[in-house]
Amino acid sequence: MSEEPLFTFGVIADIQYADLDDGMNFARTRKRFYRNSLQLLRNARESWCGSAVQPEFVLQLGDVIDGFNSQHDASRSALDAVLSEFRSSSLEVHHVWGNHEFYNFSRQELLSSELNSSLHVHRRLREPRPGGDVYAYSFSPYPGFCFVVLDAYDVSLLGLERESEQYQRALSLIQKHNPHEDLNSPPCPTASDRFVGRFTKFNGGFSQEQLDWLDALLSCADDKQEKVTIVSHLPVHPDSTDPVCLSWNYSALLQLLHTHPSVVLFMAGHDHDGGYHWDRPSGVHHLTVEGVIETPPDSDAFGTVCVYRDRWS
Ligand SMILES: Nc1ncnc2c1ncn2[C@@H]1O[C@H](COP(=O)(O)OP(=O)(O)O)[C@@H](O)[C@H]1O
Repeated sequence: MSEEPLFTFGVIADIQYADLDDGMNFARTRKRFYRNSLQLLRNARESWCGSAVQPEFVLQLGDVIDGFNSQHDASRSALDAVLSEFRSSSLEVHHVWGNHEFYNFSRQELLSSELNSSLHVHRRLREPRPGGDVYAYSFSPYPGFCFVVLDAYDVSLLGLERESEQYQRALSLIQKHNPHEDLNSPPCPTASDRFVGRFTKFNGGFSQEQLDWLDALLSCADDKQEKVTIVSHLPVHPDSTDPVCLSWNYSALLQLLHTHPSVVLFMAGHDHDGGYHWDRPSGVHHLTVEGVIETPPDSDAFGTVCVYRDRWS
């Protein structure tokens, strides 16, 4: 097809860089290439920068460095290594926060760090933003198109002081569903909730405040007949991921997507195997992007999305 795209953007997920030898995932079914993930990021950056038309921006879908860094006192150096790679180009990067961000940094540290893209990307940021410590914002890279970065952990046990009210509220919620002492261990599916395995400490939920903000934002986008893409570290459609990776309150988010015709695409990371589902009733494409960390060194794991007026590829 000869028609030029309106714009393009890059996507990359679960880089989980650490200056460590290769290891395995928790279930010992997949190898993790901690050190080489930086090289795969470099390959992605070179491809984006070398393309005839540079992407307008890149979406980094969370877990940019691995939690193991904190045990080796290497959180800052690992983050510097990854951010230097991004910085060595003029690409505008939008960082999403995943569980591994919180294994390395507190929410307060993240809010004032370079991983808070809303502090650095002023050009096309939209107001209003949700209040408090919620890390969510929207931007418009091209007339008629809107992108929303969501905070998949603003209800969670991660990045908070145990004594805080937010932590205690999230603890009560997860304990209602997860009977295990180790809250990272997923509960078994039940007749009333096939996907109850999502109630683990490595997942989280969207606060009502964030959902209300998103609802208002999408109503506005519906009125303007915009096309909206939403990104979050955690997937929200059970058919686009291993259900153990779903957001705690994925159904509340899905309900919103069903009432707002402006939404065309929901992208997430977290499930390193990736996944895809087209939700026919809402028309929304749910894409879970494969993780860099479990991609062998002789391969690549990034995407370049070409956006046309009536489709994307
Ligand atoms: N089935 C499980 N039971 C107990 N702990 C788990 C389980 N799966 C993962 N974990 C723990 O949860 C944390 C996050 O797991 P990890 O596999 O690193 O997540 P991610 O998929 O985000 O890379 C790690 O501390 C890991 O040891």
